[in-house]
Amino acid sequence: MKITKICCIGAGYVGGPTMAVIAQKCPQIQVTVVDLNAERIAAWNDEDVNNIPIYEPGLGAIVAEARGRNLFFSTDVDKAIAEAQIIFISVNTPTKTYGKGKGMAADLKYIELCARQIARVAKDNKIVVEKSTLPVRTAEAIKSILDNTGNGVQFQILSNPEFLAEGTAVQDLLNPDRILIGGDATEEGRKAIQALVDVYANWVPADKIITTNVWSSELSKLTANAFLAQRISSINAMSELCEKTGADVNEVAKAIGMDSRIGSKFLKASVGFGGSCFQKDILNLVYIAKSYGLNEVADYWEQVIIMNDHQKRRFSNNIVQTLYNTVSEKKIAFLGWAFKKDTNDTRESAAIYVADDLINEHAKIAVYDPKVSNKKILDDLNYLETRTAASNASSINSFADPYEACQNAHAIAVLTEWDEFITYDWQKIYDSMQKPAFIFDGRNLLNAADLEAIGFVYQAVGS
Ligand SMILES: NC(=O)C1=CN([C@@H]2O[C@H](COP(=O)(O)OP(=O)(O)OC[C@H]3O[C@@H](n4cnc5c(N)ncnc54)[C@H](O)[C@@H]3O)[C@@H](O)[C@H]2O)C=CC1
Ligand SMILES: O=C(O)[C@H]1O[C@H](OP(=O)(O)OP(=O)(O)OC[C@H]2O[C@@H](n3ccc(=O)[nH]c3=O)[C@H](O)[C@@H]2O)[C@H](O)[C@@H](O)[C@@H]1O
Repeated sequence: MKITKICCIGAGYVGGPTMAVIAQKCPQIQVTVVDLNAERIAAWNDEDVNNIPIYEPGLGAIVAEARGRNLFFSTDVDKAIAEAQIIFISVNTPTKTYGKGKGMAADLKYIELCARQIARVAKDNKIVVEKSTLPVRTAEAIKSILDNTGNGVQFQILSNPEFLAEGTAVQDLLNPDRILIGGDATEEGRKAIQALVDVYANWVPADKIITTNVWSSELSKLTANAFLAQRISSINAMSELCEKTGADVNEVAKAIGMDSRIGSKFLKASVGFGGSCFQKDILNLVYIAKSYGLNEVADYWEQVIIMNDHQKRRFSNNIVQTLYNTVSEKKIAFLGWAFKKDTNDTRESAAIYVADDLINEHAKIAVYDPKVSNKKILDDLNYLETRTAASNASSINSFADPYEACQNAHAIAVLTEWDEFITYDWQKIYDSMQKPAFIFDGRNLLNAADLEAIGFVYQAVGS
């Protein structure tokens, strides 16, 4: 089957970059990304690619190259569905905030809406691709909705989870470790799989494109995120033991990471992992395991989240304790608010929870993040509903200049590992701060010896 038109529902952190790369690498295919959010689509269409809604290194150049040629962003969902041979569903699948499975299960209402819209609009056969991260066996539900339209249209459902990480999305998409495609073992299923394989084969080597059954593919995505998050919780658990014993977690990570069976990546101790997916996907995994009565399996994975919550809380407790058991009315400067460097995404960022804890202790927080706005910071805090919006607004403020954020502060907390923090004039910052001047480095980013030589009291995670 020759693919000439692709549609992607959802112009977010996954749909936008993924489709931009497909469009760049497959100029023969027309790629249309659609979303209900008109503001977001307008931003994707902004003449100045610096204003596209997602900050990812290298993304602006790819959008500039493909947009208007074979990459389009639109709010006309029906038209894009009707025209496309392949429809990617890349909408959000957040943790449910209501009803059965509240706080654990994935909320599939947006997925179901997409399925119903495709069922309503499609007039010819379609390949529907699950790009969103979904509970295992979701394809069954999608198929049931699509097959009950009664208009004779044939649908093939594929699972093609996305493994990109934010901040490195473009590189991850251009050089993926693997592309995973799950589909039915029927002849029609195999044809659909091949059609999608052929799209990726435009730039991904054949040996990196693997195909499985649908359930393995769906579950592999949750498994990958669970394993990655588990490594962080494992090293963070060791960081606490290091602090008690005089071991240094960076040295421990290096020593174990040189064992080729363990590997060196994802062993960086931190204030705790954030991001929209690790917590959501593990909670979903826990919920699925419980729903099959697999309580030991559920408990095992839930511990990854428990450890992560502990690590965030431990970080804020330590700040309070070190500042003589009170941060009331003290200015604490936050360097970084995003959940990791090189992204403007703040979802589930550890910074939000650390700020919330410190505001409970009546601290005044001054934030500097190169890519996050004051409005976003306030929205993130208000979302927790710990206190009124007015109270949050009077407790936290953001600055466009890091030196101003740190001026007169009692302490600095490093919450995101932005490279620029390393190059600051730390003597100048020290001179402007209250004494003793504390730094709590939640990312083990800065040079301890240099800062201590200036006069800072410096504390890292796990040493
Ligand atoms: N953010 C990431 O780095 C990764 C996310 N994922 C998964 O990809 C999925 C999407 O995640 P993000 O892109 O981060 O979410 P996002 O929230 O940035 O984007 C989702 C978009 O879908 C739109 N949408 C929702 N329902 C719609 C509908 N019925 N019709 C049209 N548009 C609709 C929303 O308006 C939103 O713009 C999730 O399942 C997530 O778990 C997977 C890998 C990486
Ligand atoms: O499904 C998803 O959404 C994605 O989730 C993660 O990607 P992402 O959350 O964008 O970023 P990561 O690099 O995994 O970082 C997640 C969090 O863990 C933290 N982290 C990461 C690595 C580490 O060693 N230590 C550590 O604390 C980061 O600072 C960040 O807060 C996975 O890495 C992607 O493969 C996956 O596609």
